[in-house]
Amino acid sequence: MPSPTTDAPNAPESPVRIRRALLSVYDKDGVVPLAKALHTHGAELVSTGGTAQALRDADLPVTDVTDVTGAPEMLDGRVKTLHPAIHAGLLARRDEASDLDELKAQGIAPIDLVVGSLYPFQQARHRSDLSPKELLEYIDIGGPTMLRAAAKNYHHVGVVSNTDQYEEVVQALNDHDGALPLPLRRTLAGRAFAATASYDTAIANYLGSVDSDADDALPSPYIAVEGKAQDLRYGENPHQRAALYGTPFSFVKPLHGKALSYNNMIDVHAALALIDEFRDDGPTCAILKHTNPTGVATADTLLHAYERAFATDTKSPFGGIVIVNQALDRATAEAINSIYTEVIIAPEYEEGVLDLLKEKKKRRLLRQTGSLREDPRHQVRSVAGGLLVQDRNPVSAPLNESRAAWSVVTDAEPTAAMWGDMHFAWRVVKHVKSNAILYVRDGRTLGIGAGQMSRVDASELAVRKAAEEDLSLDGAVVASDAFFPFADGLEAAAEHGITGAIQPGGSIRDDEVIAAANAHDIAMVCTGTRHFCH
Ligand SMILES: NC(=O)c1ncn([C@@H]2O[C@H](COP(=O)(O)O)[C@@H](O)[C@H]2O)c1NC=O
Repeated sequence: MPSPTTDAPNAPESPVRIRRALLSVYDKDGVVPLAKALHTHGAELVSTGGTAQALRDADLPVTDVTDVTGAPEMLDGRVKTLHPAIHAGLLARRDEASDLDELKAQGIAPIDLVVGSLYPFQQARHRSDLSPKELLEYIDIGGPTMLRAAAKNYHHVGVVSNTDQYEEVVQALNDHDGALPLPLRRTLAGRAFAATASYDTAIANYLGSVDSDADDALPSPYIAVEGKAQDLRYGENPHQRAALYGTPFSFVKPLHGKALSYNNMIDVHAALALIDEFRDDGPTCAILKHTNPTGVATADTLLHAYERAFATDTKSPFGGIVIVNQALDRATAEAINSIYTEVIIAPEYEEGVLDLLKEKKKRRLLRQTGSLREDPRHQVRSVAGGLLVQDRNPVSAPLNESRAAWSVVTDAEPTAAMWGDMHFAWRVVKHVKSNAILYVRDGRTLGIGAGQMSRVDASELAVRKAAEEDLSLDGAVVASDAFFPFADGLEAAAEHGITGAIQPGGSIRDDEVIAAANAHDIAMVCTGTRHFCH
């Protein structure tokens, strides 16, 4: 390996004329027009079996790769382009006399452009009709090798790694009299390496997942190459650049309004995660602002659920996000429409509802098309110098299963209604930024204390917000995302008439907290699971 230099010496800055192009594509869509453009500009076309056939069918003259290599395609296509006649032709530096001499001595002609599309391993991976052995045959070896060779030698060679680049390349050939300019070659080279990196990641993740067990489920190293879904206008603030990667639109389909912003995407994710908890419940509505719920309720109708969720906090929902767990009907839509709601998400919209909601031009209307329950990806966040990767906090179990895992730690037992409220509160509090305290009665939130640095402050905030809305906490249950470190938090809640509490437990002062609950005849359940949300 030569010592590193910042750039190749005597790199040709001028466009590279394409005299000879190697086309070897799995996806034959659009390859004929590209090949025609190359042919028109005088390039010789070299191709592997299926691609050569497609070009011949379009009456284009083609040289078979086997005529270039002097060897047959072998091992059921495992070896086709893997040959010095191809790779020396791609990798020779046209400004190094010794490279050109070697080519001449071996009778090898340079190749100026590679057009490739790889065997579709990513799609094949999800096919249940393929055995692991059959799936191996979808791992393309020759294709990535070709793309990487051409990309490395971008000073002299062009590389096209996806059908969506054809138009741009044809345009450049037309504009430069059959040549490709250096900036485009460099861009295409970067895309080719991105394509092979993403391809290899899919293979590595597949092979890594075959034998992974619960103790070793996170791969080392963690590789997640996601394609760009779209550029965003800006990030968290207008001076920050941002883009969206991955497949977010397999979970929500935009139906109306401006493109989702960076902050919208974060809020949408929080809303999807919350409503997932209520997928199997009756009509449920959650209103969120800056990822925190301002109110959540389940009721006999969606309208009542919305009204009860809104009543928790009638100040904050303006410009917020509303998500529902069933088809959005007209009455509920009219109620939502009576204030400015920026984002609305529903699995379906009843007839006429979309027209009504579309009257507000800037509003974003989304259809929920997938559940986060089905997303196998880990949760990833960036930190200084790296990434934090964790399992998602799973969706809560139904009440009967949850009850079996939870313990009643007080003399008082929860009533059936309290069990329902505790289960409801526990599913909401895990989606409230820590420290989180939540009051619930009859399947609706009454007061939410979110994102406080002290649990006592969170508690006081929840109480204050309920009081501001004239909502009594009498007979409510309180939920805390982490244990009560002291009895004071619970005692303060008891003063407002709560009859139940749900929390993880596990404080060294649990005895004091339980004693306080017993003193106030509060039924307390410890879940053994903490739900910090940072
Ligand atoms: N083995 C090789 O030398 C080789 N060279 C190119 N390929 C792939 O063969 C495909 C094209 O084959 P065909 O033109 O026969 O349809 C492309 O997806 C290309 O990436 C190869 N196949 C697999 O590795």
